[in-house]
Amino acid sequence: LYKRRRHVMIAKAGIRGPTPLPLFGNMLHFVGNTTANAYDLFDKLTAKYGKVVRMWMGNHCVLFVRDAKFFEDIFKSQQLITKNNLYDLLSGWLGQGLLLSTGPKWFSRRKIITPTFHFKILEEFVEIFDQQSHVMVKSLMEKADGKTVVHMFPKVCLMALDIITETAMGVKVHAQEHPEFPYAKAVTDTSNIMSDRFVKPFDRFDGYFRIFHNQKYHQLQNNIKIMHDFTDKVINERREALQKSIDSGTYQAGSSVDEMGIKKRMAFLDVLLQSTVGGKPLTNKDIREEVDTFMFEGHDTTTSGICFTLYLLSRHPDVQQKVLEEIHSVIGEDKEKPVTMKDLQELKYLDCVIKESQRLYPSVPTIGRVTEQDVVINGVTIPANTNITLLMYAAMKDPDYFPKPEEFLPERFMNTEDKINPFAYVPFSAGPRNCIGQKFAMAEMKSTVSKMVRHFELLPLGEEVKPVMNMVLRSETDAQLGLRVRK
Ligand code: HEM
Repeated sequence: LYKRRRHVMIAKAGIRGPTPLPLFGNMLHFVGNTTANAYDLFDKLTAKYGKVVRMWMGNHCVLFVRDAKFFEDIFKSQQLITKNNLYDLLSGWLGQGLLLSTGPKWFSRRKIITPTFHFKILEEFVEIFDQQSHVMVKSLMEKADGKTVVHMFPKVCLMALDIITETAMGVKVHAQEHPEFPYAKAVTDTSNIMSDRFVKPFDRFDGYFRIFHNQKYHQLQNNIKIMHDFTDKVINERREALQKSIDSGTYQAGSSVDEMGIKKRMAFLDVLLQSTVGGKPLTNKDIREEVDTFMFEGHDTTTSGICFTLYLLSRHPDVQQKVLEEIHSVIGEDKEKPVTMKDLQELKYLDCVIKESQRLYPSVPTIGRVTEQDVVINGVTIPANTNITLLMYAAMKDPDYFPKPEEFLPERFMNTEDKINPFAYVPFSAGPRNCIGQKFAMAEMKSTVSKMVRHFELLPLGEEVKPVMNMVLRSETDAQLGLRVRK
């Protein structure tokens, strides 16, 4: 009866989809499909049924949406903030951190975490972006002969991991020099296992995964333990240091000092240690959930963004040349000069390049919500307990909003921001549940991409990218390009 009610309401709303079979619904549509060709499947469904398509996965009603008008109501809503069950995969690692939590818990966490991303704190991280991208550039020199095909994802991933560990926890793990370091390996391994499970619907069920991939299941549990133990250890150490500075009278709210009372750069973790909810400090578990969430959200996403941008630049030498000219005019021709936040802000064309790259290859291609009660979206009533998958990658190629949608045209973002519909261009989502790390991510991507362009000419070598619609966008063929050292 309950299913029937939802069926009738969706039909009344004028939302259509393929005819469901008893019991299975439309699940058979997904058999034989991978996330690599999911794009084609959704394109075909849209051509037939429109920008909002209804599917039944057994008893679950799922709407696949690529309509910016629909997006607007979802993103603006204070009610539609609960994530759907696809995110459950992450809960063993991230607990109920900001990404996964909902209701009052999410609201209070969001309130205390927002100041963590204050401009003043981000400004101090630019030095870390610069140092770690320098390590990557040095390690790429031996491949920069103009002939070798370089696969960028593994290199960039370790660099992004070094950056996020130092900014989130204030510790260096030297993942680029020592990728086998247990914590670094556990993070990269876990991200890979999660991506793999995301692609295979049956593997998403814990019971199934445990029986049919027992070794991987144990590897995952072991990784989670390594990551939790490491985060706990760092939290304890930094809490002790904070207590010592309070005891010795050197403590100043909003700053971090070492044993000698010397002011240090604040890591996200330090800010969280000093935060309180209702007058009470956050527990170690609360802090761990948030730090682990930054670790997950803050390295795979930027890796993807940096890799696809470098790839696009290698295939568009005219755009690359403009980026180089802008770098020379803002930072100068000395390749070793460290960049500042002010420099990064002045790299306006590079900003457009990264925005356009996120439009074509969004690091987070889809997001999911579930309705907890009947809600009106875009003038129609959607019943409670409906899963909504927002196909952001598709909406950002909608010709109604983006002329010549398949072309890489950074200029579309030049001085035209007010003309681009903010609910059609949503790589960082929008509204109350948008990406809290957006400014951090843009600064990291600009710093790294500009560093690469200053040192290397990026060449169109190797295979083309084949995007895979994982939780975070990847490419079946990696991001391949060639490098030539600039004189
Ligand atoms: C290119 C880089 C990035 C992109 C495209 C991106 C995109 C997104 C998107 C689309 C969401 C919404 C997810 C959803 O509703 O399911 C999100 C949420 C979030 N992001 Fe990012 N992100 C990026 C980098 C980062 C970084 C560097 C951090 C942290 C250092 C971060 C932290 C978060 C957190 C904590 C949330 C959850 C916010 C909440 O629910 O209140 N992200 N991000």
